[in-house]
Amino acid sequence: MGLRCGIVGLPNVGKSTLFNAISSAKAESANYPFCTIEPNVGVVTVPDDRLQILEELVHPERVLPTIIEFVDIAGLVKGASKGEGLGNKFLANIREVDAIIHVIRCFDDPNIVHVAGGVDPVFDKDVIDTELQIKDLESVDKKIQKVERTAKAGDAKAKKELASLQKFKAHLEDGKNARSLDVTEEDLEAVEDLKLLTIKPVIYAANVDEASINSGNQFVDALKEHVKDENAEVVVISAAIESQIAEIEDEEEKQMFLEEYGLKESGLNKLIRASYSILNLITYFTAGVKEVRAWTIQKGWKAPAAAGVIHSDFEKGFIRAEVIKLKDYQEFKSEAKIKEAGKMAVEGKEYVVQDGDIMHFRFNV
Ligand SMILES: Nc1ncnc2c1ncn2[C@@H]1O[C@H](COP(=O)(O)OP(=O)(O)OP(=O)(O)O)[C@@H](O)[C@H]1O
Ligand SMILES: [Mg+2]
Repeated sequence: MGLRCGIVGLPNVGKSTLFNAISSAKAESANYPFCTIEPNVGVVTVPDDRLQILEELVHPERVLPTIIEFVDIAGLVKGASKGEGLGNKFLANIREVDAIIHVIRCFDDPNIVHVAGGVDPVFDKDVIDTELQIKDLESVDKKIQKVERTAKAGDAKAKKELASLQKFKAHLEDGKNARSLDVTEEDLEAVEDLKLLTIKPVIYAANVDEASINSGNQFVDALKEHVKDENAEVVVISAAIESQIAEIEDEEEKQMFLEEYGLKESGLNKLIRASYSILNLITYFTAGVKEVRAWTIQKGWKAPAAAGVIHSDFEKGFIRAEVIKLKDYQEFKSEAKIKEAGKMAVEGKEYVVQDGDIMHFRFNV
């Protein structure tokens, strides 16, 4: 159910350093009921100040934040699409993620070997992109071959599908990522089953040295300029700083450490926020004495779909939702008082859940 982000990038750019920092941050989430996690998957809880506000108001037995999984996908080198390195296995790993975090080396250190000779973020990015595009092109070509037969036999639906597939093919052959193609609903449907790699939303994580974390550097500038038409997020982080942050357990100490660097929040938090934003995600809450809990949904989801994140029965048997706004909870302090003040809305199947809503679902199975 949780959101999954895959960390990709050329060798030696700082993926594992970042991943290890992320993984040790998971200590905070010790009371979360996790399923079994593979060694290259790190789980972190999504920080949300609103959970604390609710905790103080409701005094629940436990508080459960939402989680994000980060997957360390090593081994992407030039030629990966041809099975070079550990190519295919890792490409398969990328297929299963919701978003890609593309780590790009933006630090200069003569002691750390760069696979292609010098630090060149634009070149690096294009190497990875090309490998992913080649793989996507293979998937699209395979499907074209299948659909062509049916289309030639005169099937109207297949003809449309073929046109959509060819649009993607031309775009990929042009050296572009599928995500930048201007598409219709039909186009998207035609490639849905292919799980294209370059259609997934991407965050570029510009990995800088400690000294450049605030000022940036020429590498970050070059990268930003290069991707400016992609509508993608560039997050400046320093894996080196992140691994130090991860070692600090005390919250106050952590805050002091960040302040020393002039930072408002950790790079991990920046990545989490960026992931929510590119995936169009929002959070709603359930608040009871047993449990206060955050749930992740997509912006625009109606109440029954949002309820389905908790349990499929909630969606199937959905009757109505009682909705409280956080600011009303803060003002009136208890559910009874909120009701008295007429601030609890009763909403039906068409209600579009808003970020921060406190929901109570009525259902019938
Ligand atoms: N922001 C940074 N500033 C300075 N050095 C860094 C930074 N990030 C990572 N490094 C250093 O770069 C080296 C390579 O990092 P790391 O092992 O994390 O790369 P990787 O991308 O996981 O490589 P591989 O693909 O080979 O697994 C390490 O020595 C690490 O300490
Ligand atoms: Mg590594």
